Amino acid sequence: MQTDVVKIGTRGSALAVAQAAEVRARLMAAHGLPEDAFEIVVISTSGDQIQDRPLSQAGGKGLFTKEIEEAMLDGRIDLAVHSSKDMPTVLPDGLEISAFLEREDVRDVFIGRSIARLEDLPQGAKLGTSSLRRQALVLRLRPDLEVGMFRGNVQTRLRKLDEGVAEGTLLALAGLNRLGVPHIATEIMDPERFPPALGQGAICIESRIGDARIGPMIAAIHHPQTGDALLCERAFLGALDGSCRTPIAGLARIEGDMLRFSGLVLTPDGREEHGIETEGRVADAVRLGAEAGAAVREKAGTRFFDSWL
Ligand SMILES: NCc1[nH]cc(CCC(=O)O)c1CC(=O)O
Repeated sequence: MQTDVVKIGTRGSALAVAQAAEVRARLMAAHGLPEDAFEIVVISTSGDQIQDRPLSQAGGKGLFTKEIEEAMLDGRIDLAVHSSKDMPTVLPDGLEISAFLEREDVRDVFIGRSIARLEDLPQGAKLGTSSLRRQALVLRLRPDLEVGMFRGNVQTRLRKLDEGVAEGTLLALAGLNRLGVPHIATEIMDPERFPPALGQGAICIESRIGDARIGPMIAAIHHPQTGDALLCERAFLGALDGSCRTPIAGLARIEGDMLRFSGLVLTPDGREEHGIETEGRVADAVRLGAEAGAAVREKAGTRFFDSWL
């Protein structure tokens, strides 16, 4: 019956569509359903439409989720597939993150046009990125580089690199893996030296709270360990207000029933930073993340968060 088709909402970038297809494949496998039990519905978001300025100036994270969430609340789609790192910490009433898929590689990579390693770029070379976190982390290692805005989806950024707009760029390895092009990375960044975005590498599924048909269907593909790590990371982000205007990095790792978290906030020029390391039980993931966020906030002081806003 047509009305039974499960509608999966996603943004239209190649990466977003690949992620939606992965969720569909997992749901098919988990429930023995055919492909046509699902329909992938592409929704254009304001974040996709704004290409001329950094998203941090255009309103931040919700830009990639707003139209998709409206479609879900209207019943035009039944679930939405997102990159966790693009998700705001506060969701609209009636919606929840109902599952995380097992996390992919969390690391960033450098893609050099003719030079493989970030540290080998010549003095003052141009690097393209639109991520404040990557900008700050790059300038922290190489204050001489000229970091310029590099917007657009992964393909657009790679084209700009080809055209010589910059000598290099940074992207998430998880995205390259999902697009089938991990080999274009010329250097894999060590997460200790170049920590990822909170949530990087983890696909999440958002759905309507209390949806009796979709809820249990999604629960079957939830990866609990990723979920616990993300609870901690999102609590950290929430405690710091999670706005795109502050460069924030961090990662929760789980071994057995223990969780280790490290987090970092920086100024956009990479000159000032405040970090935190903590560990505890997985069952306390949210508290660990929230306390780490409060501790960093305390260390950095309000001046740090206000100085460039
Ligand atoms: N902001 C765009 C975005 N959101 C998620 C990913 C990569 C995939 C992931 O982290 O799961 C990317 C591209 C990138 O940063 O290279």
